[in-house]
Amino acid sequence: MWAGRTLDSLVCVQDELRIRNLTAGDTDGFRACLDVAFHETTTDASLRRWWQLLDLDRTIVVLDGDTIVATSGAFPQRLSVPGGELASAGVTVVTVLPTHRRRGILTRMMARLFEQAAAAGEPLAGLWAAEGGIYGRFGYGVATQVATLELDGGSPPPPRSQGADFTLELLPLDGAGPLLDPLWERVRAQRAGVPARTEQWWSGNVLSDLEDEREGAHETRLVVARDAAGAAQGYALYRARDAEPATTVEVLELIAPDTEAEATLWGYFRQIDLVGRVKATGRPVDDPLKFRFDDFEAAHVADVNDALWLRLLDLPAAVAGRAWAAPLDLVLDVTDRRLPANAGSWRLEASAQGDGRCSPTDRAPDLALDVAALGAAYLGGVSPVRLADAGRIAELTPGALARLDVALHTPRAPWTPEDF
Ligand SMILES: CC(=O)SCCNC(=O)CCNC(=O)[C@H](O)C(C)(C)COP(=O)(O)OP(=O)(O)OC[C@H]1O[C@@H](n2cnc3c(N)ncnc32)[C@H](O)[C@@H]1OP(=O)(O)O
Repeated sequence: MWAGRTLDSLVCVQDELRIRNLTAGDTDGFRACLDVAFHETTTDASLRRWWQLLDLDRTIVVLDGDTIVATSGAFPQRLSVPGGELASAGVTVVTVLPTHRRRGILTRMMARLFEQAAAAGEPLAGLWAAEGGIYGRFGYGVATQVATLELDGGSPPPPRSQGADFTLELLPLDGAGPLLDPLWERVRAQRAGVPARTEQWWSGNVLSDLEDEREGAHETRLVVARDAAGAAQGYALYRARDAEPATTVEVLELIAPDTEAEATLWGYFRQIDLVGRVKATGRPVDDPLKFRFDDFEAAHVADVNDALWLRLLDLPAAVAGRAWAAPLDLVLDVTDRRLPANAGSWRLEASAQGDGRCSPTDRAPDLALDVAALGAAYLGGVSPVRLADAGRIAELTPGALARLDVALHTPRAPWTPEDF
């Protein structure tokens, strides 16, 4: 049972636990905590990479005596939302040592994280969960999913790439961030759920290609599609992996806001010699690739996985921060056990121009739901009708669900192409 509840100390009747920000001297304890909790062996290079990415002011450790027994952190992110972007706490490196599990340490760290996010003016928090059972209780809902697509190599390119006037160029990873970032930004404008990347994120993470993080594959290659004027219109990062009877190519990232450039890049992967299979992970769930082929089985969805778990920390700011697809006037009865400021009856209004706002009301509710269901639906990737069918939303006024569904809709599915 917790006896002390200040920000800088956590006191339990059996142990004395302290919580504080990560410091430069914590490398060994931090690494040990990650290695034990995730059953891994972090190499020096990998630790250095993580360390450079982490914001020390947003990373906390919990100590039992001098031993770090828990860690958690947040990257200050700009997350694309329908019609724009919002500040979001990108929650990461959450660990509690097995010796200290189920004593409420994660619960306390999450409360601290919410406080820090509020202080930073972040209306959203997002994360990739290690296990599906952890984060629903903290108000997170699965807002995006990603697909793994597979296609045979050594075959003709997709028909739609014929006639496209693009050239392909293999470039070194080093220093490529400034060339690739504008393409990433254009995709962020097309799809919600994509965090912006800093120069540090490009060079120190996406393009770092540490050998001990390739899991036995060969080095990462970068191929860029340029239009007739020489402007980059798409790129792909990929690795070859030895396999029998022929090499597998793993497409780590294929980003092409221009559809013809995208077709050209897929054509590249279909036509590389000595390749048996092309496997693209982290694709949008509505990837157009399948529809490029007359043979609908030429590309198939091998897997679909949960990606971004989203938490609305500040309901009015989240409602005002996205564009709405249709006019709306509904009352939501929201449950939020962790952040009471979000709880209660809210009038949700959206104009024909797409502006949204939400204000407390005493009008009778049309829909009742937990904040986790709102997080799942917020980016437009999970229909409120589906959530209601799963018992996550109660429709109190007939037709309210369908109206909310239309107003949340986005033309393309939201997408979170990378794990953080
Ligand atoms: C964004 C990321 O970094 S995801 C990575 C998450 N980390 C890991 O999976 C590493 C291995 N696991 C761990 O480090 C820990 O077990 C954690 C972080 C998952 C949980 O930490 P704990 O301090 O044990 O959690 P805490 O005691 O606060 O539990 C809070 C509640 O969540 C529940 N809970 C905690 N972990 C899980 C889980 N994996 N599955 C289901 N329920 C869980 C607890 O039972 C408890 O429920 P209650 O409130 O009804 O009693």
